[in-house]
Amino acid sequence: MGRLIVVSNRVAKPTETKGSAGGLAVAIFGALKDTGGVWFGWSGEVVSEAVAHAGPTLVEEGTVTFATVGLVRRDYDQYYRGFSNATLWPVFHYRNDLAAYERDDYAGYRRVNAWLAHKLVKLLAPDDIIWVHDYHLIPFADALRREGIGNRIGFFLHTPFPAPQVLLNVPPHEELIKSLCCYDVVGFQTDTDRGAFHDYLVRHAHGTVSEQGEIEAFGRRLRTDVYRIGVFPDEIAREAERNESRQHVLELKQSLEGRELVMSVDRLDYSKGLVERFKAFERLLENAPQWRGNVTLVQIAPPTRADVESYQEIRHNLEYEAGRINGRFSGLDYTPIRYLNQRYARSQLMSLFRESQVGFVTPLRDGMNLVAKEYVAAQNPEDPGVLVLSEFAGAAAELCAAVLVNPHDIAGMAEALERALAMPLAERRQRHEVNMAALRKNDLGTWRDRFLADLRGEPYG
Ligand SMILES: O=P(O)(O)OC[C@H]1O[C@H](O[C@H]2O[C@H](CO)[C@@H](O)[C@H](O)[C@H]2O)[C@H](O)[C@@H](O)[C@@H]1O
Ligand SMILES: O=c1ccn([C@@H]2O[C@H](COP(=O)(O)OP(=O)(O)O)[C@@H](O)[C@H]2O)c(=O)[nH]1
Repeated sequence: MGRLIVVSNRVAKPTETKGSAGGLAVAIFGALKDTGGVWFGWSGEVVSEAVAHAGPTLVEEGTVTFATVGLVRRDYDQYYRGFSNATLWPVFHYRNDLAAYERDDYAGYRRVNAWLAHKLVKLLAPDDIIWVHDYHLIPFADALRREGIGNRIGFFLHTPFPAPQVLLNVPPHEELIKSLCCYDVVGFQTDTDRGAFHDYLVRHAHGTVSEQGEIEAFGRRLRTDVYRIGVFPDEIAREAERNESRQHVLELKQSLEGRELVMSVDRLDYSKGLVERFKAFERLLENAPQWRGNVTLVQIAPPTRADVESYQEIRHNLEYEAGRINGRFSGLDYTPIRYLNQRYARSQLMSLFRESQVGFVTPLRDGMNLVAKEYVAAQNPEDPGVLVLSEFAGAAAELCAAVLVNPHDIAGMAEALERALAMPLAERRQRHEVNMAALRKNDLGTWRDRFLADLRGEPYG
């Protein structure tokens, strides 16, 4: 069997593939180890021309090579900050109002894809299979094909794929989707995303799609399927239990003085619905006075993509809302919203989830939302908390025993919180059991192995 080559904009550090590190890195590293392979992408650093051109930097970990390159300032601005995160990210999350398009940024996006592909070519062998991740790298297979690479290449989109009418707002949509058709397998998080891609091909590209997802478009044949990304639920459960009495949990518990805890964790991104969520929590305190002084929302929100303008705005709005709501409902010994602008280790988060009565996960749009899955997995099955989840998170297709909400309906979310906080133990247990079964049925290993079997053209299982 040929080696596996994983390509993503962010590459896990070798240290992140061990123990309690992020599940995605652990799962991908596991697959890389099985066949030997390479994990290739951006180092996360902006560097000088000389350093960028000298790359990639190679770090060996057994049979796996981590190969990373730095980006020069102009490439970072046009490829990452510009076309990826100021055009594609908002449009793919149905926020055309926040999308900006610059022709030069798109040229930079294609140029960096071509440059990265050229760097990878030197590391490839003829029987390698190549698995590319996410919207930063849509033209990557096209660029490899132009370098004469005929290997099997697959693509997995972690974000939503927008309905064609929304996608048409990206001026070079046709060229972009034509490039996407250079892959052999294209994977999506949900049926809706896959359906939107098929719709685009049929309505706007004279493509044909068979019932099995075999596609002919732009003179290429490829296949699509839905591969819902998961977690390893039993590992998370063990980790959350193991850390139950660690210092950070005890400190939080003590500071709550018996109050109920609602937990939310998101990158500080406008797609996560944070402002609407704060307003829903305010509405709960407004409508249900018995909860004033008796429930605390802890929102962990590490900053992300802080040099993109729309991210500066969301941060500003959120700070305003937190201050306003806290000013309205705080007491001398009570602050309703604890808003923490910093990153916590994943292992710490899992034990905080276990300590809370409600997980409040309400993105306006989200490819999957792993936090929702982690929240369920981290619960004590004897006394589980309740997940309140947006119907627009990919995770809602599987976690059907969560309390589902529309994140635009502030009153509806406040009612859902009230219901979750008052939910009897028997109902909480039953919902938890159903959600846990869904997580076990489709864990992170299943996501990975199904995709790789399809890419290799082998039967799964
Ligand atoms: O690399 P950054 O710009 O700092 O952003 C972090 C990642 O955000 C996005 O995550 C997505 O993938 C998750 C796993 O499949 C999914 O649950 C979530 O819904 C997505 O938003 C982005 O797609 C990644 O490429 C970024 O690395
Ligand atoms: O302070 C933080 C915030 C988030 N996460 C992790 O980052 C991932 C976020 O993934 P998700 O799919 O929820 O959203 P994304 O940020 O990828 O859009 C989850 O594994 C979280 O546990 C973390 O380790 N520390």
